[in-house]
Amino acid sequence: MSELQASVMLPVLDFSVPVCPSILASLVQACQEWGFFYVTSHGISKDLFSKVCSLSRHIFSLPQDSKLRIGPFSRLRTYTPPFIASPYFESLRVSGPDFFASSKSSADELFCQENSEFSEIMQEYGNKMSELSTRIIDVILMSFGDDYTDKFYDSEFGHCHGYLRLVNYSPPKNVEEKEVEGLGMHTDMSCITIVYQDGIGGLQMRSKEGEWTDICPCEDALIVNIGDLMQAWSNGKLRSSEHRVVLKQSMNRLSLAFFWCFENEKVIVAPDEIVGEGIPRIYKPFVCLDYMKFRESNEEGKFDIIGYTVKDFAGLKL
Ligand SMILES: O=C(O)CCC(=O)C(=O)O
Ligand SMILES: [Fe+2]
Repeated sequence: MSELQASVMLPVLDFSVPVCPSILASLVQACQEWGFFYVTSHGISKDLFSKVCSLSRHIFSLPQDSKLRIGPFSRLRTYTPPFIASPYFESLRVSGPDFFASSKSSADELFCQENSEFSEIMQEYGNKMSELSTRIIDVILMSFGDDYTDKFYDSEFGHCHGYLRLVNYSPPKNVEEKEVEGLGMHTDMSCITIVYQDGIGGLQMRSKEGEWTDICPCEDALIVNIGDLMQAWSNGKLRSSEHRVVLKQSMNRLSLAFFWCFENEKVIVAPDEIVGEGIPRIYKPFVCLDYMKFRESNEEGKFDIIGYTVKDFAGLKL
């Protein structure tokens, strides 16, 4: 595993080289210490990122009235306007597995004319991200043991699904403060999240010891966060990354976050082999959807802002 230039040296899963034991060992270490790593040679072209970004910028530049047609009080509820997650954050959700249908239903409300380009590009991006997620889960399972992919992939991760969140941050212009919080500290309610950020930067990760570090934008590298569902499924062996977005410049910032999740009805329980002999279980079994509802119904947990996490929901008092 090589290392990318960042404020601290962080590991990289490079798909152009065969996965070997030393790569797996540093991956585990990164997931325990930080809950995230970079992935390179992922097979997604720069051209596709730039098309997704330019279509997203176009959508976010539409008048607020148009965007609110798919806002929190609409039938679709795919658009989250500013002042919900933060004053500077707005997002659009595209759900899989049919990314085309999901983006088309939002586009039909947003645009007066037929606009199939957006749906076609979202379909391509969503499918590529789903495929990449399965490859990453495969490597994560390998890091637990040689035959763990065969043992657990189909039965545990075979029904995962993904959704995409396009995010636009518009920091205030000409203010005294040097930086503002674009998105508060939170953990993701996913197994893994794959994040693309544009060149502005601002994503920060918190180490186990509570230290914040800047995750600088790095061309060709995507960021993979471990989410709460994977933390519970691994009995805490993998740490759900605590992260936030800090806006340091008065320039708009765009990010694309792809969440890979268990099916709603799945009962999440760490397999015995993952827990290990003599190690206590730290979570009770829970239904995936019940956790999502718990987070959504708590003011502090709303919109992924940390407050209540999987530990509060299913943690066992040892
Ligand atoms: O904007 C980013 O870089 C990260 C977004 C994020 O963490 C999220 O949407 O959960
Ligand atoms: Fe996040």
